[in-house]
Amino acid sequence: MTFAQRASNNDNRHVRTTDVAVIGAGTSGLAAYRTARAAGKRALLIEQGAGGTTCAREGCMPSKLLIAAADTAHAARHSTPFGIHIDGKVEVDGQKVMQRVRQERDRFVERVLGRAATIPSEDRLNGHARFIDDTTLLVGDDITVHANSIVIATGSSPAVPTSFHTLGDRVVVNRDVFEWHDLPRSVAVFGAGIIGLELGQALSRLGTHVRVFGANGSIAALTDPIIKKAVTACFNEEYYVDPYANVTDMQRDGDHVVITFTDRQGNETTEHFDYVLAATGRKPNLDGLSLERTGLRLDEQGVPLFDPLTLQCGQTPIFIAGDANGRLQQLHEASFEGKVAGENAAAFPDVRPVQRNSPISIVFSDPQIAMVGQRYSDLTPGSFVIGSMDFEDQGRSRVMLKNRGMMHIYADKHSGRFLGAEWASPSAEHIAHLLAWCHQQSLTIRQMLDMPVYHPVVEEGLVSALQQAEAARASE
Ligand SMILES: Cc1cc2nc3c(=O)[nH]c(=O)nc-3n(C[C@H](O)[C@H](O)[C@H](O)COP(=O)(O)OP(=O)(O)OC[C@H]3O[C@@H](n4cnc5c(N)ncnc54)[C@H](O)[C@@H]3O)c2cc1C
Ligand SMILES: NC(=O)c1ccc[n+]([C@@H]2O[C@H](COP(=O)([O-])OP(=O)(O)OC[C@H]3O[C@@H](n4cnc5c(N)ncnc54)[C@H](O)[C@@H]3O)[C@@H](O)[C@H]2O)c1
Repeated sequence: MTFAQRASNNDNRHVRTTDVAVIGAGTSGLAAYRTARAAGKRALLIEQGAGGTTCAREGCMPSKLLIAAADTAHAARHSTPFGIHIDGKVEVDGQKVMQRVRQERDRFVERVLGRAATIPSEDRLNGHARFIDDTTLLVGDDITVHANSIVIATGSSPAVPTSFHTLGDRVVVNRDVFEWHDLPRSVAVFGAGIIGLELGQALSRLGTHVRVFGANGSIAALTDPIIKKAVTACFNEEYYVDPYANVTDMQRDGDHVVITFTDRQGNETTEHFDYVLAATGRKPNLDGLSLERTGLRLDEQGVPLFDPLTLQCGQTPIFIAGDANGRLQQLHEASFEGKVAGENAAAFPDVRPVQRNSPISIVFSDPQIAMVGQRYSDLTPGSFVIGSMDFEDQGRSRVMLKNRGMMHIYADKHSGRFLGAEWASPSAEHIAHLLAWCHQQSLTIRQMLDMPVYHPVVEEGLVSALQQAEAARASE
């Protein structure tokens, strides 16, 4: 049952009064609603679509399903060095691949909707919400909601460059990919960011011809120039990724897009692609909220100014959480911020700051890419040392033939405190958690080295990087 089917719009109560109104029943909005209710307040959850969350419908989960199929094909094609010969050709059945992606995706969505179905129907409204003033919303055409406080949890949408609009239905975004019934022959991916690399590599491993065109040298949101270079080289051993792409022309030609670009070797090249995948960033869903009717102060992108420790927008009774505030577009942050916004909206005007968790970011490519704590670009030059590790010769990584990647660990030169890390390596999703937990505990490199590490594991590569950082500090 979708959100709309369980909503209470059919009542003839055209004016509703509540303590907390939450706009958006995604991860963040659901957390905000539940926290406000747990605080003993009345709450209304307003959703304009079918619900089910971006994560489950068109984000985290379907992308990981596609990647899982792609990695299976890749492993089957690369078994020979282990002495394992697959009798016959490895065939990718595109229809079956996409069928599983859609089926499992639908299962995840159903589970989310099932949990949301436990919310009483009188606490739900279906329709597009917009502000009348700081404490009043109009939902759809005729329902007015008066609330003591309001949480904006409206998520984000792909930011597709306007120049792509002339390409019509040949331009796709993440949600379109997960609706495909077969794999295309070729896709030009624009954006060497997180979505571009995850989906680009997955499609390439599934047999689609892929070129990734990035901009301004940006790759996977990394900021350390040495790690960026290593990652670019690593991906280009497998498929084409140009973080400095020079695309000179892009035209629609029947069911194709013809792209002219200067390739990484400097040759002018023209190629036909079935689709252009716009993976060029995401912007908060704030258009259509009539924010101009509120007392909110907006930044130059039109996003309300807010306090990341309370999620409150200025001194207003309005809070903004999850992708909608454009700060950290990650599931765990959306959930955490929803909870904080719900708590503070329920307690308004007694708003309290929280301690934020250490930053952590993981790209589910192969090798995986991760960032923890402070980024290289945030650090003051001369104030820190770097411990580095090349995974080429890392024992366990070689055993698995996954010995690709490079890590940089940053430590404060004077205190030895672990500041952050950027890297690509096997098992980065697990190492990232170890590092984020150490960062949150404000541990020093010495304290981290005093903890147990088993043998043989990829984490021994992390130990080498930590030892190097400690040696670099000693020699300063
Ligand atoms: C392809 C892809 C892969 C991703 N992979 C990962 C990953 O692996 N790990 C990770 O941590 N993050 C990942 N993310 C990011 C993650 O999905 C988001 O950060 C998270 O889902 C945001 O949750 P949210 O609650 O802020 O927004 P949403 O879940 O988008 O919820 C917003 C809701 O608000 C509703 N809404 C909007 N405007 C209105 C309005 N005016 N009135 C009523 N309702 C409205 C929308 O319909 C929607 O249901 C991925 C994202 C994408 C696109
Ligand atoms: N594993 C994960 O946690 C995960 C996975 C997918 C998405 N997400 C979230 O979704 C958000 C959006 O992902 P995304 O990859 O779209 O954004 P992103 O900001 O990571 O990358 C966008 C990239 O597009 C490039 N770009 C912009 N305009 C361009 C153009 N015209 N031509 C070529 N390149 C262009 C930018 O330089 C940037 O590198 C991310 O911020 C991330 O937090 C997370």
